[in-house]
Amino acid sequence: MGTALLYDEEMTKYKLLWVDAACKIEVPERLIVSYEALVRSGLSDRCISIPAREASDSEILLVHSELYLEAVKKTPYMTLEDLKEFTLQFGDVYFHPNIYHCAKLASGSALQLVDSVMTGKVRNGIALVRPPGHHSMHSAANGFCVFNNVAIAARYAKQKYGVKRVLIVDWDIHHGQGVQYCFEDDPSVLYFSWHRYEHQNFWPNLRESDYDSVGKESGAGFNINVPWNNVGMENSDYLSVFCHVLLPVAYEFCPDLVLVCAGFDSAIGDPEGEMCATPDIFAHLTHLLMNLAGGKLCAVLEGGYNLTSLAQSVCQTVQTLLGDPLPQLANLRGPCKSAVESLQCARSAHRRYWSFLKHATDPPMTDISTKHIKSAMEEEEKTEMAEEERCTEGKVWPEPPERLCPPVCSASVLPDDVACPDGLKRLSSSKDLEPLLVSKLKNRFRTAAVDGDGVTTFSRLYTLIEKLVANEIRNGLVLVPDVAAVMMCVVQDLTSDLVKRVLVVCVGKEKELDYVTTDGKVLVVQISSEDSEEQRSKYYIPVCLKKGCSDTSGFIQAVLGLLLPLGYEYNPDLVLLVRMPGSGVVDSMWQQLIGLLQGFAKGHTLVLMQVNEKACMGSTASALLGHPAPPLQDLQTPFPEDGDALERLRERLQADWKMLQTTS
Ligand SMILES: CC(O)(O)NCCCCNCCCN
Ligand SMILES: [Zn+2]
Repeated sequence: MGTALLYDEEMTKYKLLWVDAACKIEVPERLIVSYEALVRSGLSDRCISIPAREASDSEILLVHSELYLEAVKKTPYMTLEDLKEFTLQFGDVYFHPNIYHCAKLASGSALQLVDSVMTGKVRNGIALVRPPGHHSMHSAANGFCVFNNVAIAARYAKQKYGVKRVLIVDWDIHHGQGVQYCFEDDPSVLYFSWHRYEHQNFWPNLRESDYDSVGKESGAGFNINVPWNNVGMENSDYLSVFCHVLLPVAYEFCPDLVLVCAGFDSAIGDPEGEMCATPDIFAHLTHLLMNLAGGKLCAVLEGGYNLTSLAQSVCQTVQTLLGDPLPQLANLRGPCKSAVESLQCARSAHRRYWSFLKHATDPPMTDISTKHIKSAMEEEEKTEMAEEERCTEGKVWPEPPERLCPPVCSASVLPDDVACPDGLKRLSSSKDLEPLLVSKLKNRFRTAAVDGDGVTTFSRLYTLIEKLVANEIRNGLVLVPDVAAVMMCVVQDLTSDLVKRVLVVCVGKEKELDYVTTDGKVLVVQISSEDSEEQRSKYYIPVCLKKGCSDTSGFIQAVLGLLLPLGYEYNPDLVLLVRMPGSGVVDSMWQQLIGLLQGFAKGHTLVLMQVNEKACMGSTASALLGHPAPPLQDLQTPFPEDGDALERLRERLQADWKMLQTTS
């Protein structure tokens, strides 16, 4: 299934008609440059174009009052003076004779997107709209917003499609207070927002935007705010919050639909956000949400005021929605102190509501009252920072790298008597290995893995790895008689001169991996049921689950809170996913893991499985081909021992691996 793109140039036909410093950044060109960038890059042609439509009164009334709707209805007929007068009652927003029409198109576009996804016409999609929506409230326009497009879409999805749980992720740099007010007492809609806050010194300066607003009454726990109290946040900060706050809760919530308040003012160069995350971060943020809700994801444009970073960020988002390989994110060096504080506060505020956050530790007690009164030093520091940051217009960043689709998505190396799963391309051609390499393999392993037939397997395997590295193939599936033995060969002999860094993810354990690098060429993360007394180097990380890999709750927690952050920091060129025989890993978990690992190494994942497990080749192939993984249904509360062990592991490793930091 494809990706929907909604855009109608009618929504460019309103603008600010008077002088207002607060509103001058919200210009029609925002939509024009975004759409043109999609056209120029050929991405729009790869999307399924869905027409915009006007939201009806009843749809708008799902969120807004009749009083407000009737008032807005009058604006097309107002004189300039009346429009100015009418605008005065609201904050940081402006009206125009055509904005009512455009606001109905913006909300209607979001509803068209929901229809396309919920009816299975498309897998996911994006609506490029203006005016934005997430600040508008029951009876008020605010922050350039007139109708709350995403809030209306959430209510519409529940009403029309009986959607039980909706996740709204708001990565715009402003707090979508309109969305928070709409759903704060509603446990069926989980609202997550990060936003520039600076201890309530940034617009909209609301006390209720802080991390302690967790929702009300039955909605307690279903509102997550992560305030950024400094500017200059980077890719590491954003990914840390996804891995340690949003994703554990999102997986536990298990939504039927994901809506994204896709504001791109959180990107570098934006005058509002003054952050430093690069446009390619949105490729990863989108990817990390795409295995939820069976891939049903609707992104709706909110903010974004630097026309260059906005266009690039939109393209990065759409390319991921289309399933293209992800760009590698370089030098992620962990969250800054302020970000760690924010994510720790958010985690501890929600510890009581989410079993996946149960082991979150409390932030060091600072007297909350003094939080708002900054020390002179901090003020001084901020001014310096602000000084340096103020030149956001002067900010430069590299154009995101090309994300080329290899000609072959998934290849397989299988014993001749095993049928190739649908969609995979069997690799049979292979050049003979260097005699030196063959003898190395032979004298290293006398097991069946390397008899006459084995050498064929190895030469095919070597060829496959060469093609992965050359980006001729995206990923691969290999079936061998002896997984453990072949893994050693791959790690020691077949990759050494082909790749710089290999991330080995071992699911299950058969025996001690007697191969541990110290030079960092290989990072092994082994998830199994047994603890290993093994001396642990920085590059061999055993994760012990009380009930082993069959315990999906423990498994997904280890993946989200440990494997993902490690993988981002390590930034491998190849991922070797090894399924040890008898691991007991659940199929949906296995597919989720393959899906999430696609975020690394431009999607170059090599799955190594034992021939006697060929029954799960079908689901493995499906995940490798980019089909969304099935949701992890009714996750049990993780075992306390596992939660504790994971927390201890993070604490012990965070000195070496900064992305594991969750406590200041
Ligand atoms: C959709 C949105 O979240 O991007 N709206 C942002 C509104 C910002 C209002 N304040 C502007 C002050 C100008 N420096
Ligand atoms: Zn914004």
